[in-house]
Amino acid sequence: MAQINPSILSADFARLAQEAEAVRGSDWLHVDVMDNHFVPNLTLGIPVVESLSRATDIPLDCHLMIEDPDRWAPQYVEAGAGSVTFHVEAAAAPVRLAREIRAKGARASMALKPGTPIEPYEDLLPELDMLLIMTVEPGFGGQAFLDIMLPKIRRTRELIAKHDLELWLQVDGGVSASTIERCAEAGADVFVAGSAVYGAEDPAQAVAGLRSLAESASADAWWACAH
Ligand SMILES: O=C(CO)[C@@H](O)[C@H](O)COP(=O)(O)O
Ligand SMILES: [Fe+2]
Repeated sequence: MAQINPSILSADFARLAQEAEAVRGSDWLHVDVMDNHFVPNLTLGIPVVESLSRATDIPLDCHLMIEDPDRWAPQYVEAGAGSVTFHVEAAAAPVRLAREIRAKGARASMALKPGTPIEPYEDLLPELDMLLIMTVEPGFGGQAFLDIMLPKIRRTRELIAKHDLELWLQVDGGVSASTIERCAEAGADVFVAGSAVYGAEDPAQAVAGLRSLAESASADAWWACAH
């Protein structure tokens, strides 16, 4: 079952509660936290996540593009996030951090920038509930999808199958009606979409359209059949 997570980075930050309501029926709401150090952009932090988690029933999928996630990520669980993603490039102790996020009651997820390979992290996968493969350089919405990431998605799906893991594989960046099928065929099952959802006239309909494209593309894929 394909999951579509609208990214509020492309929403109106002054109307976040209504923007969450506009994508009712989504699996998760993707919240991009940027600190202007790990990435050259600044968005929102713990107080906004706390308020948003009270304002919507949709669980929050917090993508932390910040330095020192070892210190901050657990606080996002306390703020109400149902899933917390840290970047492996920024984490000092990724296994310890994943365990701490899980122990606090959220799903633990790790992200890889486009230039970061998956292979060195094969042994770490059982510690995670989700792996995020960035399909743009993190920092901004509305960028073009990097199709050179497709082999990495495929390779990661093979590793998930090899170890027989219940690990969600998320893609983030440039996901739209023209790219989502390739991601699904390659092995992704969780799709973040910012501009493709909030740039649409009817965001809820855009979510439904993306979900149906992803589901039909993955229906015959080897990895979905084997699962
Ligand atoms: O993490 C990020 C950007 O760094 C994303 O979550 C973007 O918000 C995705 O936006 P689109 O590429 O879908 O417009
Ligand atoms: Fe993101």
